[in-house]
This record gives sequence, structure tokens and C-alpha cells, in this order.
Amino acid sequence: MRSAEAAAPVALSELMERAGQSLAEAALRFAGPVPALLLCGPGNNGGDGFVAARYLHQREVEVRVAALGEAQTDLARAARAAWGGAIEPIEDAAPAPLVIDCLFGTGLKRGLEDAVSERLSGLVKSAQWAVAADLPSGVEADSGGLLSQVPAFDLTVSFGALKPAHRLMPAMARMGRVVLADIGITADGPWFEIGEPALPPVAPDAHKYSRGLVHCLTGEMPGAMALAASAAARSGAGYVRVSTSAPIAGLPRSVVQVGDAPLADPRIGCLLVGPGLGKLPQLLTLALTSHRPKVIDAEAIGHVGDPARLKGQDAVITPHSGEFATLFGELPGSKAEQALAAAAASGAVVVYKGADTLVAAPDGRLGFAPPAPAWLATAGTGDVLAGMIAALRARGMPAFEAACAGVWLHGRAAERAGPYMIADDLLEWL
Ligand SMILES: NC(=O)C1=CN([C@@H]2O[C@H](COP(=O)(O)OP(=O)(O)OC[C@H]3O[C@@H](n4cnc5c(N)ncnc54)[C@H](OP(=O)(O)O)[C@@H]3O)[C@@H](O)[C@H]2O)[C@@H](O)CC1
Ligand SMILES: [K+]
Repeated sequence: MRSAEAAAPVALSELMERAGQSLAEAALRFAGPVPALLLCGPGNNGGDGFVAARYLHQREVEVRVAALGEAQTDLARAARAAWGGAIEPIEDAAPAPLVIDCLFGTGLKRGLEDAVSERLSGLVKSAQWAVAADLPSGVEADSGGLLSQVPAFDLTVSFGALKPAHRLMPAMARMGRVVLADIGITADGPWFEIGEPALPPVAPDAHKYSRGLVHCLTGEMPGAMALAASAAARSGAGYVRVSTSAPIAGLPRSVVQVGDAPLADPRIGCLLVGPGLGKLPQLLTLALTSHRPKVIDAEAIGHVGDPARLKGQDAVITPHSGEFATLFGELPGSKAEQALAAAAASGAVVVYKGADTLVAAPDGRLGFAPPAPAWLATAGTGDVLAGMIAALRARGMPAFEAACAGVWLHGRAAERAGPYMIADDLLEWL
């Protein structure tokens, strides 16, 4: 954001003007014209607050402003002067139906003082609507960590670009709905929010192999592979084949069950190993003898042992936090930094799952999943995701793009399936 700000085609005061105006507009649309209290800190986040106060006043909203100390930047001083109205000390500010937190944004370096964070929490809890400017104060922008107590907001208005904290736990759970205000700058880079994927078209002369063969290696619990293989079939693979020693119930008839099949078969678009694998590390070893692209999920991740074994494997791995720690140990830094370090160590595309799923590539690209419903947290949904990614990979998408697309589609399928869905229901929405 700092380099985007420096390269901005307009003056910084104009950016602040746009930020404050967008904040006022978003708060007004969200809460309606109810009496508002703006809490303004010493930096430019506070400056945005003074601008927003001026706009709300122009829109005939009843506005009060409470400040935490004096403005410390030229921009904030100018915005404070342009407000021109009364300024209360934050310690005695009375509650209001709409509270807008402009204490700290991206410049926060340490936790708020106890008295300030308690005051903020008290005012937020007694408000009908609580809105945060850029970030709730106390959130660390880069890591999503909480540097001090952070109350739950209803709306967070981010400026210019989402920061990592808007998509990382625990911070994202405090933000309520997150909206992005266009203030005329963009922050381009290898970190981005995953958007709706462009899926490969089906060629007019396609046949089942050209559309992608997914070959699945089953283990001790075939039900999990039934979910994954069904998901692969429903995600546009031309052919899904399951190698199994005993018939698996519940698979669509179009999914072919075979005994052994050669894993060097060049028609295999993607191998899938892990769902329901159990204690059969030899199946992972077998998969690693194949040079075909692969998705390694669930128990298979635990059998990898050394991440370097995945180098040159053209693999996507899909660990949740437990599986991630088993394979990579306790890595330092934020979840984003850990995911990237894991991708670099393994040479694999890492889908680090959770409420804040990330997709990391060894070359430094990092996709942040848009929020997905919490009701995805049930058994079997990970198997479905693994099958989806395998199908997209077999359809010819590169590993990173296939993983991002799978994650995005999985979240949207869950939204459509609704709160009492089970993993099997997701299949109907792919
Ligand atoms: N990027 C853009 O394009 C645009 C950015 N804009 C806005 O600017 C915001 C960033 O502004 P910012 O850099 O001035 O930082 P901000 O969050 O206001 O805080 C810094 C101040 O707080 C202080 N301080 C820090 N921690 C503290 C603590 N725990 N307790 C007490 N004090 C503490 C710190 O003091 P210091 O530690 O340096 O002494 C400093 O004085 C950004 O979030 C967005 O809202 C928009 O206007 C439009 C364009
Ligand atoms: K804030």
C-alpha cells in the first residue's frame, strides 16, 4: 500500500478525501442516517475519520467526533482542521447508535493501551452498528493477528486494496462484512484474493481422455475416495478411474473401478492419493514413482515425511493445520508466510486449508480465499475439494490455477448447499 500510495497519480490529500468520503457513504448505506460517533486516532486513519465526519455532517447526519490525542501527520492535521466541529476526548465520549473506529489502520505497530482498547470495546458493544475504517484497531494488517483486544465489528471498509488481515484469522472474524473502497490506487503484486476462475472450455473435438483422466488410489476407508472421485467426475473430468482391491459402494456408475493400472500411463491427467488412505504409506510411495501431476491429500500428507520428497513432483498438497504441522513442523511468521515457506520447501502448490484458506506457489504467488461458509467444517468436505482440484488439473489447468479454482468453486458450492449440508450434498452443487 505504501508504494501504491507513493505512485498514486493524485495528491495524498485527495486519497484521504476519497477514503473518508467512501467510509461515510458506506456507513450511511449500511446503518442509515442514525447519530454517529467517529473515533479518530493520531495518524492518517484518524484523518480519514475527520473527513468522513465532514461528509456525514453534510449529509445531515448527527455527528460527534472523539479524538485520541493530537493529529500527528500533516494530512491528519489538515483533515482535523477542515472538520471544524467540536472534538471530545475519547475517555468521556458518550455512546452512539453508529460508532466508526478510525483510531488505527495500517500504521499500528503495537497493541492499544488497555484503557483505549477497553473504551473502544465498550463503545462498539453499546452501538447498534460498528464500522471500522480500513481495519479494526488492534489488528495487525500483515499477519491478521490481534495486538490487543478487538471487538466484533459489523462492517469494515478497506481502502484501495484488501490487506492480508482482511482474509486471515483471527482478524477476519472481527470485521463483519468487508467492503473495498476504490480510492483510485491499486496494489498489484503476487498476493491477491482468489476470484471466479476462467475454466478451460470443452473443445468441440474433445474425447474423454483429452478432457482429463483422474486416476485415484484408494486406501482403507473407500467412502472418502467415493466422495473425492465423485467430485472429480462432477468437476468436468472426462474420465475418473479408481484403483481398488474391493468394490466401492456409492460411486457413480460412470466412475470406473479397476484393479491395478499402470501409473506411468501418459493419459493420466492427474493422480489423486490420500482421501481415505489410512496407514498405507506404500500407496503414496507408489504415487511418487509416477511422473504424472498429482493431488496429495489427507493421510497421504502425513506419509510424505520430508517435504523435499515432493520436489519435481508437480504436486498440489491440501493440508489442514494439523497435517501442515506434521509435514512442515512449526514454521515462523504469519499463515501467509508459512504457506509460502512450505511451498518453497516442497516445490508443491500448497493449499493451506482452514477458515482462511490460502493457496501458495513455490514462485511466491499467494491466493487468499474469499470467505467461505463456516458450515463447510464437516467431515468429507476436504475429500470433495481434493477431487475437484484433481479434475481441474486433469483438464489442463496449471497446478496453482487449478488449486485456486477448486478452492473458489468449493466455497461457492457450500454457499448454495446451505447451512445443514453434508459433504455429499456439495456434489450436487459443483
Ligand atoms: N495507504 C493509502 O494509500 C492511504 C491510507 N489511508 C489511511 O491511512 C492509514 C494509515 O495511516 P498511518 O500510516 O498514519 O497509520 P495509522 O494507522 O493512522 O496509525 C499511525 C499512528 O498511530 C501511532 N500508533 C501506532 N500504534 C499505536 C498504539 N498502539 N498506540 C498509540 N499510538 C500508536 C503512530 O505513532 P508512532 O508509533 O509512529 O509514534 C502513528 O502516529 C490507513 O489505514 C488508511 O486508513 C487513507 O487516508 C488513504 C490513502
Ligand atoms: K480503524
